[in-house]
Amino acid sequence: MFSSRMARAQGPGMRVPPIAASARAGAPLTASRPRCARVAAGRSVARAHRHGASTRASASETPWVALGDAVADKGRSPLDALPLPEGDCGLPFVGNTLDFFNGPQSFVADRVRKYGQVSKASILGRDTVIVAGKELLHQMLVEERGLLIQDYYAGLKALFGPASLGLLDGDDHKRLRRLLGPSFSKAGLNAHIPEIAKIASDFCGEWAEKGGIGFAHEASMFALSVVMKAAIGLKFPAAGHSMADVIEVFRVFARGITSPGINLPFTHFGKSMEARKKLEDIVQEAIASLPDDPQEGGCLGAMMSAQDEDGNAFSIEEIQDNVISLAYGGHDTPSSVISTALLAIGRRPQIWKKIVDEQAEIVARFGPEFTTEAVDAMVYAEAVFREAMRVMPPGIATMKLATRTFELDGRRIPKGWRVMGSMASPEDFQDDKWPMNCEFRPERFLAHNDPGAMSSIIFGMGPHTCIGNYLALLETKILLATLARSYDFTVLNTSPELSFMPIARPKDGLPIVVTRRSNDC
Ligand code: HEM
Repeated sequence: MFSSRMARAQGPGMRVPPIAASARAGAPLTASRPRCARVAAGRSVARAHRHGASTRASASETPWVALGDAVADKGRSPLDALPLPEGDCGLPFVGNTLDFFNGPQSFVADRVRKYGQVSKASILGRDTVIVAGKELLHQMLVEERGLLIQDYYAGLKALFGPASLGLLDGDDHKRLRRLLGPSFSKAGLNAHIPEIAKIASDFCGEWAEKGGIGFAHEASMFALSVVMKAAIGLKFPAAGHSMADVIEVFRVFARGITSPGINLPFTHFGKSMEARKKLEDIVQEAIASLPDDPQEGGCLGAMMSAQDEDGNAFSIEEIQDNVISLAYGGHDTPSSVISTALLAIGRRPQIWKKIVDEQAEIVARFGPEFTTEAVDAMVYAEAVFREAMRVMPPGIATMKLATRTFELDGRRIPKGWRVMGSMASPEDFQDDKWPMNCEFRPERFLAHNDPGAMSSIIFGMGPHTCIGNYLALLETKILLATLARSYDFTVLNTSPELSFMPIARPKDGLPIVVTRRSNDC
């Protein structure tokens, strides 16, 4: 069955798919007046279940949700007796919106310190519950399927496109995820190790030639090259566009992500929508210049050759939505983490020495080629990457929508509330030096029982867990290893101001100087 959007679409040799026919999930609810919950003693989920005795709970339902369903049709639900989460809702009309956008990391951290793991705020005119902590997120995102759905505001939907993976829910999401999965699996990506190593080697060589570079920008170029070429399967330069052109277009595109979504030619959002059109053209032209058999070409090949049982294929719009969102997600977050890692290493030479020593051992054991075994052996480099994400998550939270009223940690979370799941753990927020000056200790990820490592939830949870997590890990390890084997670097400003919107990064772009060592390890 073709949707009207699909029927319009005619890409080069492409037919049209049903995948995103119902991609409108998570539409914003009407704005509601900020209300404030009063403090009340909470009950644990388990206690509420024992006392609330649900008889209708099926095997697949968790008790804390079934409790509400069981009595809903008898009038008042026992959930009604539970208190709402604590939290102040800021100013009339604007609520806590300005505070949140001024500093999302510190906003969420302050809330958790003040009100605990479940608190209430009013953001963009919506009642929002902020939830921090692995167990609570697990309850909502993993144990109860369908309890939360994606909740992107209309502007983000327009920017990323309604068919993009992160915006879908239910069967549409599952189908697309199954299709894209192999290209982002460990086996699928390990096949691209030589290509990623070549990209890393070319970038490091250029950086050393240039001397001084703005690393945050260069890391974006590196990560975009990797995701575009190795994972998506687009070749650059393509159709007259260099990687630098594409990065520039993405820079304008990204500004709209945190803007109010007013689509006029002079607003950030309007410019971002223009940038989106350019990206659509670039993707379409790059696809047109692919060889006849795109099967070899990463997830793009998979999308181009996929058909459903009725023989329908993806539309060009659906492919554009997904290439744009994968390329955006695939360069922005990894470049943030790689920059954090370099900043942290630049402040702590002993960490750099350990990375260099590890590479010397790996080269002695496996030779200079980057192989799967060599990459798997980079355990310290991996720990540095994970610690960089722990101390400074690229994005602070994921946004979801509650599809029904439920209990969480003794609090009532009403249907229709926005649920903001914090990617940083509550333990990290207790460190008053967080994020910039807190302890940076990669060894915690080698210990297997360190609470800081175990509470890490940086790639999300449940059906929307990051599809690019292995890619991010792989490319960061290969880049760090390439640098450590042949280069040194100096971070020129080790205490930069940080910016967190739309992604965490040093405001000064992280100027560094890269030098080639006389002896490779
Ligand atoms: C260090 C790097 C990264 C971090 C910290 C990160 C973090 C996350 C998180 C927390 C989510 C879950 C969002 C939610 O629950 O709605 C997510 C989803 C996603 N990420 Fe990443 N990500 C990273 C790298 C990448 C890369 C390299 C790609 C490239 C392919 C990517 C593509 C995506 C996509 C497409 C989704 C949506 C998945 C879905 O809805 O099924 N990410 N990411």
